Amino acid sequence: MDTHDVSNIPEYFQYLEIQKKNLKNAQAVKGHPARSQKSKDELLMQFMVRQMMKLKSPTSNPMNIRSSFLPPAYPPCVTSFGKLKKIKIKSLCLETHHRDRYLLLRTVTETETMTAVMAIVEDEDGSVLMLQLYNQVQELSGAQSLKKGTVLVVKEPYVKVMADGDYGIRVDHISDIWFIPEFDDLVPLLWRSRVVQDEQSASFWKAKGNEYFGQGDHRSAIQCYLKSLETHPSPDVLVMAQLNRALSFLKSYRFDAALRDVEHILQVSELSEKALFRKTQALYQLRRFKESCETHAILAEKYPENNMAAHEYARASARLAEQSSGEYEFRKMILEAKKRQPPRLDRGTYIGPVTVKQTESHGRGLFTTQAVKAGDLLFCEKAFAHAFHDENGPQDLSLLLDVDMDKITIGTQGELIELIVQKLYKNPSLLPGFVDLHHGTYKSVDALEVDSSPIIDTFLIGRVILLNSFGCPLLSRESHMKSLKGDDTVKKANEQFHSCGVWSTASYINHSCLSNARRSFIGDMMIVRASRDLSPNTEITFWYQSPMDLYQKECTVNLEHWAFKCECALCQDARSSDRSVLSTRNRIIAELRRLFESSKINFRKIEERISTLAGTYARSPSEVPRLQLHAPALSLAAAYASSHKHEKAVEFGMMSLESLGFVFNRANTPHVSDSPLSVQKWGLMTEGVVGCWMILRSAYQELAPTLASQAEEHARLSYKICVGEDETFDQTYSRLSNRVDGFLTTAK
Ligand SMILES: C[S@@+](CC[C@H](N)C(=O)[O-])C[C@H]1O[C@@H](n2cnc3c(N)ncnc32)[C@H](O)[C@@H]1O
Repeated sequence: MDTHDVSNIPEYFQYLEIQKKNLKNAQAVKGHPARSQKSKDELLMQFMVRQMMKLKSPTSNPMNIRSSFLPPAYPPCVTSFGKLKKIKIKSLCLETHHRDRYLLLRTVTETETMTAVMAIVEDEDGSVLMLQLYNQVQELSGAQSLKKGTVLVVKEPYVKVMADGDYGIRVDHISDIWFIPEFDDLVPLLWRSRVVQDEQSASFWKAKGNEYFGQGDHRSAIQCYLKSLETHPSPDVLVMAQLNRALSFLKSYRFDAALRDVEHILQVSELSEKALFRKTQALYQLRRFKESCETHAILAEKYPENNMAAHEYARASARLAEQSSGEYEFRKMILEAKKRQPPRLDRGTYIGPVTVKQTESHGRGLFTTQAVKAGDLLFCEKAFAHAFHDENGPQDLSLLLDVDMDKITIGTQGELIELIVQKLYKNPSLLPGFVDLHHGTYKSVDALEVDSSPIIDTFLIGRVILLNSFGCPLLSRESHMKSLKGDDTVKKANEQFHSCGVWSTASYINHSCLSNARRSFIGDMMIVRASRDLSPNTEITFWYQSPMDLYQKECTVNLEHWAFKCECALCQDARSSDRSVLSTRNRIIAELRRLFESSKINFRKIEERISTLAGTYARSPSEVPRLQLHAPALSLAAAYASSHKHEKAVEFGMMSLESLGFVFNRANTPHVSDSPLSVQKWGLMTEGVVGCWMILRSAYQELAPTLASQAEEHARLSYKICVGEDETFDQTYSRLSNRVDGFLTTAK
């Protein structure tokens, strides 16, 4: 939703065609031996030359577009390691998944990172091949990058013909790879360095773990602490090794494992200060704020002098308060989102009066549990994962090519896959909730775990992202302000964001062009508010794709990507309308555009054309909104307001809102001051609605002043629905603005 999809643009489509052709050509050599035509020395030399070239000319082009490619899906290994048989490089075949086999390898070069982490590896025979590890770029960087001589196991290896014609082992599923410490029994003697002795004590391994920890190499530290725990440690060493391992787990975002370690310690030493503190941290990171606070309470009682814990207790309590009250300091969040890169906000998720239920015809959906008013907060959700692209920064953009789905997106989708793959692998407690999200017809493996480790199907995650991710701006308020500046390219950019994320609760919301809710963003928080009054048990819907612009092109929204057709009244009406009616409307719209652009506005003619346009609609706008009428009526209201023709401004302002489906208490229109300006039914919420209410406000100021403040309240409410909050309304709109719609062009 709102991602930058370029699947139908020939310039990009050709990349997908090339990939498909390469895949087809590769099938011709399927089953052939995967022996490289190059000697070991040649492969090593070629790898080193490439690394040197990269060092010399790092990519500095600010608009450089890198491409990554999601190959045809294949399942991850679900077989227990004990049942896999070792295979050597010489027996590998091209374009083949070697099921029930594993490779034992060692890196013979440092790594090179492009869209994958790459290194030349050898097996025990000394045969070599290129290894490409996908979804590990961040993980295998810095202190954790793979050193030359790292031993690893690749389960059910897949050998492919790479873009340059060479052969390589491609690992897409991170659960198919194990990094083996050099002291592990699997490592052949030949590959062990002399300094490593198997006979060392638990204290030795604990100290070694501490050494790695100090270097920031948490993976190696964890391996050493495990070895310490397996080497009959004394009770003291056991507790220390486990506490230290818990800290290493925390540092490497493995919160499930950290929690397991500290729980173990707390079983024997119920009030261990460090164990309690680390437990609060693991629970916090797993967003289990209530349990984190409960543990903090024990810690605070026993160790009141622990200032750091007291500070963290306050933080966890703040999250818990947000989670239960839905009260947020939105202005502060906006400032934080602008300052942080990436804009990940430390806030709790509030799930308001909504619940997931089965719908009659379109899977699960999100429903209200009680009556809500337009503008009410339905939920405010922290992203499960969020990949950020700074639209003003030099960061490269990525093209993600998905051959199974014929999809090409520009943005951060590839990065989002990696983030989620890593998050789930490290925290398998989150796996069931994530894989429950809609994934269309994709069939994954049944198992979630093998050998006590999670199984992560990268392609399942890719599909969930394809069907559930949202493109998002840094701030919806900024998008709103840009759209008011009226530039068409900005408008387009507003619907195609390069940052994206997954928000689990929002993923259960189905599409309707006649949406009754709107989403907005502050950094990685999504805010969803009702855009009209809703009775209990109403299905909440929002736009996957906005129908506003599409109707000008005479077509219904394109939801092919999600494999359904919208059956809302708008789409049904568009499908059943005579094409001649649609082209008449387009002709009138073009005429109106010309009339508005002329140096002297011909009000009479514009009114006449608007009336003809209104006459092309058969059904009432409350049943089928008249999307094409909204903009011209609003422009005319603005023009009348500029000419101080207040009654006319009210008439056409009202028409503009009514064309979106708003229903008013007609008794008080255009301007009876002593009855309230009541909205009987809210219509579709577009950015222009805020300004329309402000035009009405200024006209009523002259005609019926008591209605002016009511119109302004409606403007404020509409703004809140569009951008998520109204704390910034007064710095964005003002009755003192020099624009009739009240928008402050200088707003920051
Ligand atoms: C993000 S999911 C929404 C939740 C989904 N219904 C579920 O059961 O998890 C998107 C999928 O929901 C279904 N869907 C959403 N809106 C729909 C609509 N208006 N009509 C039919 N199916 C719809 C489609 O299958 C679509 O691919």
